[in-house]
Amino acid sequence: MNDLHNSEIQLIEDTSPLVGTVVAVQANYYWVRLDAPGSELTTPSAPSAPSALLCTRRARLKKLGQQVMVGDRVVIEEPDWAGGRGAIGEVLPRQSQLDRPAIANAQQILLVFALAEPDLDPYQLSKFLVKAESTGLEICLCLNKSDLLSTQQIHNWRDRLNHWGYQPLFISVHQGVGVDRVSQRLQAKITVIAGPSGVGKSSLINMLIPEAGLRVGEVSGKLLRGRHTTRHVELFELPTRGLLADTPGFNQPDLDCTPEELASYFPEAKQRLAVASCQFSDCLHRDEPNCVVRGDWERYQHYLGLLEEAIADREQLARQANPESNVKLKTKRGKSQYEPKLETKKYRRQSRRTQQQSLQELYREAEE
Ligand SMILES: Nc1nc2c(ncn2[C@@H]2O[C@H](COP(=O)(O)OP(=O)(O)OP(=O)(O)O)[C@@H](O)[C@H]2O)c(=O)[nH]1
Ligand SMILES: [Zn+2]
Repeated sequence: MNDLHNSEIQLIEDTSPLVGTVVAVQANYYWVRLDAPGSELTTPSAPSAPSALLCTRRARLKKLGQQVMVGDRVVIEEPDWAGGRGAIGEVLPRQSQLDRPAIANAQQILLVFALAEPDLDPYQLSKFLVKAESTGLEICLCLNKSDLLSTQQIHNWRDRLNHWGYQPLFISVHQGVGVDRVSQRLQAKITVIAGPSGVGKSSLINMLIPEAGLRVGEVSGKLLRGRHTTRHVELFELPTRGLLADTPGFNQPDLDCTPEELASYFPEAKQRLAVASCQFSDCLHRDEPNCVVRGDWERYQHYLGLLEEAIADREQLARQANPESNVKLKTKRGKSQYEPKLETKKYRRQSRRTQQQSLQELYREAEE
C-alpha cells in the first residue's frame, strides 16, 4: 500500500515537467520565467524558489539545430534552485513565429501611434497596419496623446478608422486615460509593441509596468531593461502575467509582402472580396476590368501606393537573385508577368533619380 503510494508520487513527478517561457536571450543564456513558481511538486524549497531560472541549452538541442527564441515555451531539466540555474531540454511546438524581431508565440501586436506630436500620418499608419496584418496576429491599435486633441477631433478619427475596419483605443499616457483598457488587452498574452518613434511607447510601457511589476528577478531585471541593441528582443513582464515585447526592429517596417497578397491586408478590400469576385483571379486591383476592389474607399489610394512599393521590392529581389536578367513586372489585363527591361545605358537616358540611387548604392558598398 505504502509502496503503491510512493510510486504514484513518483509518477506525478515524472509526468509534470518543469515548463516556462523564455523572456530574454543573451549569447548562450536564456532567462526562463517559470509557469508555476513555488509549486510543491517541483520546488522543494518553495518559499524562496526563484520565479525565473538562468538556463543553458542542452547539447542535444544544439545538435538538432533547435533554435531557442524569446517567447518559446520550454521544458527545464535539472533545476538548481539554490543557484537559480537550469538547462533547456525541450522546446514545445510554437503557436506563431515572427522572424524580425525573432519572437515565438506572440498572439497580438499593440500598434501605438500618436494623434499629434508627431501628427498622425495616415499613409504611415496604413503601412504599419499592413505590416501588422501580414503577421496574421491580432492587432490592438492604440492612439496616444489624446490630451492634445479636442473631443470633436478624436470623434472624427474614431469615425475615420472605423471605416478602415479598426476600433482604436484612444489613450493619453500623460493623463493616465485608457491605460487600464490597454492593460486588460495584454492580460496573459504575449504582445509585440510597435509604432514609430516619439509616439509614447516607452512612456506607455513604464505605465504598464510599475517598478515592482518586473518580477523576473534583480539580475534579469537589469538584463531586460539595460540593453538596447537592435538585435536584442526584450520581454517585459506585466502585472497581469502578460509579456510585452519591445522591438526596436519594428519601428521602420519594410513592407515585405507580395503584390498579390497586399489586398488581403486591407479590411476594406477583404470585405469587398468576401461578397464579390474580380474577373481575374490574380487581379491586382489597379486598372483591370471588372475589379470589385477598386473604388472610392478612403484607403484605396494607400493600397495603390503600397502596391507600387511591393512591386518595386519584388523587382529588386528578382534583380538580386539574377543580376543578368533585367526584368520588370508588368501587369496586363490582370496577368502579372516579367518583361525584359530596356538596357539602361544603351536605350534610355538615366533619370536623375536612378543616377542618385546608384550613387547611394556605391557609397553603401564602399562603407560595407
Ligand atoms: N502630450 C502627450 N505627450 C506624451 C504622451 N505620452 C508620451 N508623451 C511624450 O511624447 C514623447 C515621446 O515619448 P516616448 O515614450 O519616448 O516615445 P517612444 O514611442 O518610446 O519613442 P522612441 O523611443 O523614439 O521609439 C515624450 O516627450 C513624452 O513625454 C501623452 O499621452 N500626451
Ligand atoms: Zn480586382
